[in-house]
Amino acid sequence: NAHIICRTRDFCFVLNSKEVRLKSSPADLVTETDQQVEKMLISAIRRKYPQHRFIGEESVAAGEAVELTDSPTWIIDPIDGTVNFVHRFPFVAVSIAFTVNKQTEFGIVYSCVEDKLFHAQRGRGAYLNGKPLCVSGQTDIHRCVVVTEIGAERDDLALSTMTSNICRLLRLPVQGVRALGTAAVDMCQVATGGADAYYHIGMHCWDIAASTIIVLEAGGVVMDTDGSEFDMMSRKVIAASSSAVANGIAQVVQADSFLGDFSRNRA
Ligand SMILES: O=P([O-])([O-])O[C@@H]1[C@H](O)[C@H](O)[C@@H](O)[C@H](O)[C@H]1O
Ligand SMILES: [Mg+2]
Ligand SMILES: [Mg+2]
Repeated sequence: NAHIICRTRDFCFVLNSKEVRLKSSPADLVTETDQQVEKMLISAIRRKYPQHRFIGEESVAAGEAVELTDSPTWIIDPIDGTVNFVHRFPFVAVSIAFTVNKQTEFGIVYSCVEDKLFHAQRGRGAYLNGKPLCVSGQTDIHRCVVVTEIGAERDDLALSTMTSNICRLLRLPVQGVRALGTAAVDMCQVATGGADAYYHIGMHCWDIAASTIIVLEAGGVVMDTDGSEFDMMSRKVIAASSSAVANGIAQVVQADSFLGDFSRNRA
């Protein structure tokens, strides 16, 4: 049983995971806690804002459509890093973003074990536990620490795409490649300046919606892995401390073969 106690100044709760089930692959896990946290968040928000829409990871896994419209929409990942949660690897987050007209208005990432609350509101900066965040400003790709994710896919094409992208970056060379096991917290490292860039192919909108605005408000840039404009639903992202670094990663990382059958965001 996974079991994590989360404490903040205001509340303390125990995350218990009694049952672990597989979703799309042997490394894509869900627990009762993922489902309960999502239900709790959606019902609390719905009570206050009955007209609002939701895109929640576990609701989508249960069959709901992934549809981002112009209506006010909450994008929720109840536990980002479920594999970490199950194994007690101490990086686990709750990620919540709010969009209107498909534009993100604010994002919150709570890294539970670290008790770090990241948040950003459009035009109002990004904060970690109330203190302003700023990206590193690094412009030289060779001096970068780059964060990425191994992902949950275990088929040959996905694995060779993922490993060859990491090899190409290491050959540049970059100074380090890291993976914490939660896309939301990974991406927040760019906002803190602790990492200079993050890229991911195959994640979903709920993994990165909140951390995208946190990086942008911390002065970072966000783009597609092919260098084009970022689209939250495309399942590809580069977040970086500068355009120079983001473009440097876009030149190296390849997604096409892998994303052939990915289409758009779906569970
Ligand atoms: O399933 P989940 O734990 O919410 O989210 C996963 C985490 O962000 C992981 O770091 C990433 O590699 C996977 O692609 C995501 O699916
Ligand atoms: Mg996730
Ligand atoms: Mg999740």
